[in-house]
Amino acid sequence: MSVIKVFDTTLRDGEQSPGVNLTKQEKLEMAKQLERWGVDRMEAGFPASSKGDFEAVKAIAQTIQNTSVTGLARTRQEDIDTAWEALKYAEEPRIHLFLATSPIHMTYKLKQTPEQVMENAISMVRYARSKFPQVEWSAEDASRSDWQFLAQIIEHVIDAGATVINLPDTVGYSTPAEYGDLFRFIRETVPNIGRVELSCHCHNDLGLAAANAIAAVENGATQVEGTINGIGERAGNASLEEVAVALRVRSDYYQYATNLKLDETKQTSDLIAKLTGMYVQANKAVVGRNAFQHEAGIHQDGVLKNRETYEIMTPEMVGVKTDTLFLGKHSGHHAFQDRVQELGVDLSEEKSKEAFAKFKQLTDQKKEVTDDDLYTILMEIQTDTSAVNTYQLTMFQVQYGTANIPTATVSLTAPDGGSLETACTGQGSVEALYNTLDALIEEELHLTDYQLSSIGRGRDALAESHVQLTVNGEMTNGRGAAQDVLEASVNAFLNAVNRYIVQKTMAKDEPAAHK
Ligand SMILES: CC(=O)SCCNC(=O)CCNC(=O)[C@H](O)C(C)(C)COP(=O)(O)OP(=O)(O)OC[C@H]1O[C@@H](n2cnc3c(N)ncnc32)[C@H](O)[C@@H]1OP(=O)(O)O
Ligand SMILES: CC(C)C(=O)C(=O)O
Repeated sequence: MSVIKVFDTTLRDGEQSPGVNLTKQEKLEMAKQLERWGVDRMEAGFPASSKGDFEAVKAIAQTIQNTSVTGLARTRQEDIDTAWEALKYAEEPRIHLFLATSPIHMTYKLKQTPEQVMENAISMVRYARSKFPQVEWSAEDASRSDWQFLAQIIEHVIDAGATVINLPDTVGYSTPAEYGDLFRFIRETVPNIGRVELSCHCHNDLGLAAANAIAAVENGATQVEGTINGIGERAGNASLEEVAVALRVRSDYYQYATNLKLDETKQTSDLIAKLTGMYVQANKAVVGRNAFQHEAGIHQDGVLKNRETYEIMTPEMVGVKTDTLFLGKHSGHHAFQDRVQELGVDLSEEKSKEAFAKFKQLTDQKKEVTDDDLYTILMEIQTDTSAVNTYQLTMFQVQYGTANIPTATVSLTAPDGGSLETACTGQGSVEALYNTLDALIEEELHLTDYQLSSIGRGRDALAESHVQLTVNGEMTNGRGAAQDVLEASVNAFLNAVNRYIVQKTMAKDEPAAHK
């Protein structure tokens, strides 16, 4: 059995999902979960792209011990220098350089000849190698590149010091047979290819990303790149959980394994969904709510007689819990701590006390506190914004009836400690509330997305709201949970504004290491 390295890019390509914008603290939390999941490499961000991403990559490089941390960079000296400033703290500093090699990208985007691209790739890989012990080079849009040119540039880039070569299917255009052929061709044509690891990076525009990744592995790829839940640019990346579980379940056919701790898969999937508001569809392979449910009578009959009639893997294998302790009004510290630990959330003593108090409060409103409820509490506490002065809700009230105009009154405490109060109308209750918040908050706000969902089932389920706003032209997201949908909606709106304020304040306070 050969072990295939898993390169997770949830925090870089995954964060390129439209509407996703994680804070440093959220990225760090996710990085710790990725480490627990057992990914071999994690791409923590693109340090030169913004001060916020620089600080997040640096914090992850300083914290993560058991996974190699990397960051993306263009083949530009300033990008490489910035990446080094963030990644030099990592156990084994690693950089991921990319440069497009397809005719369409070279001609129209880079406006460079193939010769210029070759020279740029070679000189920047050499420069990166003078700093980093591990240098991955990606031929962006490899699957639409000329194979002979690709083979030549790869040979030179290896001579310049690259340690990993990646052949991305950047626009998700390839098919499994064709992508597999590309890997075989490169393995057979490039004379020095044996000196490096060979990686695949697949996008899901045609729904073929996981299949393409496995085809690459069958044809010589030793590393698979992807994200949890398949999030990423456009239709996303290969879902790492799908690739890893396919290799495990079909180990009778494939002779490849990964180092992933598959029973951490569901936690990893849930955490990114909570942090980004990108929930997976119910029928998503491996991590969807329906992945282990049987609806039809004939299926249920079969499962009752022998689970394997309709189940090719167990829920336990991927960490879907079926027999957890009931958490409710009568639960104490021990059961609570035990479940927090199982959920993999690391809380300081102070935050743990705060979480327990919130848990107890919730048990007054709900009979059973589910893992989803608990996650919501823990994430609110873990990523809380109280270190900086922000807007705090004092009270709100909504008048709604089918015969009158919805009107909301809201009182807030402003970041400077002052009290604010006003009332506005809207087409509905949420709009009235949001118009009122907009009138009270000083920043220039535009609501671009609003989602409301129920956490868990039953009449006492919590409501969770996700919003996306632009604040002074910059995109930010917020989430909020409460028993009541209007309160959840207000919390999400304020959370988005406060996340913006916190990010701005922290960026001002942090030393200017990023250029
Ligand atoms: C396939 C991928 O997913 S690649 C990763 C994509 N991720 C991102 O772009 C997210 C982060 N990006 C950003 O924040 C910004 O694009 C930045 C900070 C990197 C650059 O911003 P800007 O300087 O304003 O440039 P902008 O994004 O408009 O254009 C990109 C420039 O980089 C050049 N470029 C693109 N790829 C590369 C590369 N691999 N190496 C060198 N230059 C490159 C483009 O040709 C263009 O150059 P030009 O300004 O001379 O025409
Ligand atoms: C930077 C590269 C690997 C990329 O994300 C792509 O080509 O899709």
